[in-house]
Amino acid sequence: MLEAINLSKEYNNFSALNNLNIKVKAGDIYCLLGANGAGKSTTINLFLGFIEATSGSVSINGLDVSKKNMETKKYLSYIPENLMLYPTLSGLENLEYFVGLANKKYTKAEFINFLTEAGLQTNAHLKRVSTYSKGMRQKVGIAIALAKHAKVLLLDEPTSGLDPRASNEFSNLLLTLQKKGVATLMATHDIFRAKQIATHIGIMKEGHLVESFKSEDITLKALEDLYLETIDS
Ligand SMILES: Nc1ncnc2c1ncn2[C@@H]1O[C@H](COP(=O)(O)OP(=O)(O)OP(=O)(O)O)[C@@H](O)[C@H]1O
Repeated sequence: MLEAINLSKEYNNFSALNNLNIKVKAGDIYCLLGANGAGKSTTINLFLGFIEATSGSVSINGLDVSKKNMETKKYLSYIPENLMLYPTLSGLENLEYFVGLANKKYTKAEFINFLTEAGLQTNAHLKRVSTYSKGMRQKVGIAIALAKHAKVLLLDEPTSGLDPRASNEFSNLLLTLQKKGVATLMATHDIFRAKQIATHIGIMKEGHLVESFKSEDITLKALEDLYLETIDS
């Protein structure tokens, strides 16, 4: 579903990402941990085709992002820390607009069902997004992923700034998408959430993926210790 092979990114001889190899399959939730500047966002941005790789390749659903950038967009949804939605439109209108860009057609009732499935309260569907909390905006992002039938979800610190309840709700929504076979790659600083929902965890440092393992193979305490050991070494 999502694959990076020998992927590197340099900025004027500075190595932001060095020879990354990673595979995220359908139903996997892969969490990338690492200190500020470790290369997590660079990785996500390369999958999104926002930036060009210096070397190596990145593919989504078997399609090389550098060659089929537009086509890969059909399969993916992206939720950053601050999801860009139109503030003067309602959640429902934003959903209709962004899903329309993906050429998917639904009735109003179906769009409303996606918002409901994403956990957005009914009384908020028709309100302007400018009145939404961050957690509510993230739910619109999940509704877009549901309606697009996204196969791949790219997340860059999506729970940063969410209160514990909203963060927990968001995690549960990711598990719902996982059950539908979505492959998720998430950059996060939240070790607890990573351990809670990830199938796989990677720890990055200075552009290198220095640790990669299955979440079930490590306890939260051991993960915390390994994380600190890794970034301090
Ligand atoms: N456009 C750019 N030009 C120069 N250097 C860049 C550019 N974008 C990123 N970098 C550098 O690449 C490195 C990796 O940055 P990246 O944003 O991927 O880190 P990150 O792990 O996502 O960090 P954070 O947790 O702070 O979001 C950093 O040293 C950063 O300063």
